[in-house]
Amino acid sequence: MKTIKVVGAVITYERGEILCALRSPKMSSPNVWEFPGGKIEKGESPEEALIREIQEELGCAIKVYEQIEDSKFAKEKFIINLLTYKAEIVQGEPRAKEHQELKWVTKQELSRLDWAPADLPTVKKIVDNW
Ligand SMILES: Nc1nc2c([nH]c(=O)n2[C@H]2C[C@H](O)[C@@H](COP(=O)(O)OP(=O)(O)OP(=O)(O)O)O2)c(=O)[nH]1
Ligand SMILES: [Mg+2]
Repeated sequence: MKTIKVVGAVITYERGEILCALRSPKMSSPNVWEFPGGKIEKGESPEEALIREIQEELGCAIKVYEQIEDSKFAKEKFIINLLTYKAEIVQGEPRAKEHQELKWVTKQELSRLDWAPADLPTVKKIVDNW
């Protein structure tokens, strides 16, 4: 089965809150929460892909820090390989250009959202270790 490499940004605000994004009904895998980001394109590093995707989807510039998780989840037709990274906004304010909703949540509230399955290892790591 084909593996799709996807990057997701765990954007924090003054260490307290984490930016979560709800996939819209028009997107694939609709109506679940995710870390904003998308597919790595040919020739891009994960960091480059993440900076590009966040600019496209949220209209702001980020700085990418360390990797948090590297998880795989098998869908019907392909495997999602999700790489998540810590990130911070360095310019602009996030606006939902493609998502249905954006929300800042505390670590405690994270596990109450209905996450895309590939994101659960990242969520667990944040809840257990931060
Ligand atoms: N961005 C993102 N995608 C995720 C996460 N978890 C997860 O299973 N996915 C899946 C949903 C999609 O099948 C795939 C990435 O899709 P995407 O729609 O964000 O890709 P993209 O931004 O490049 O958009 P497009 O070119 O496909 O329209 O990975 C996550 O936390 N963030
Ligand atoms: Mg995306």
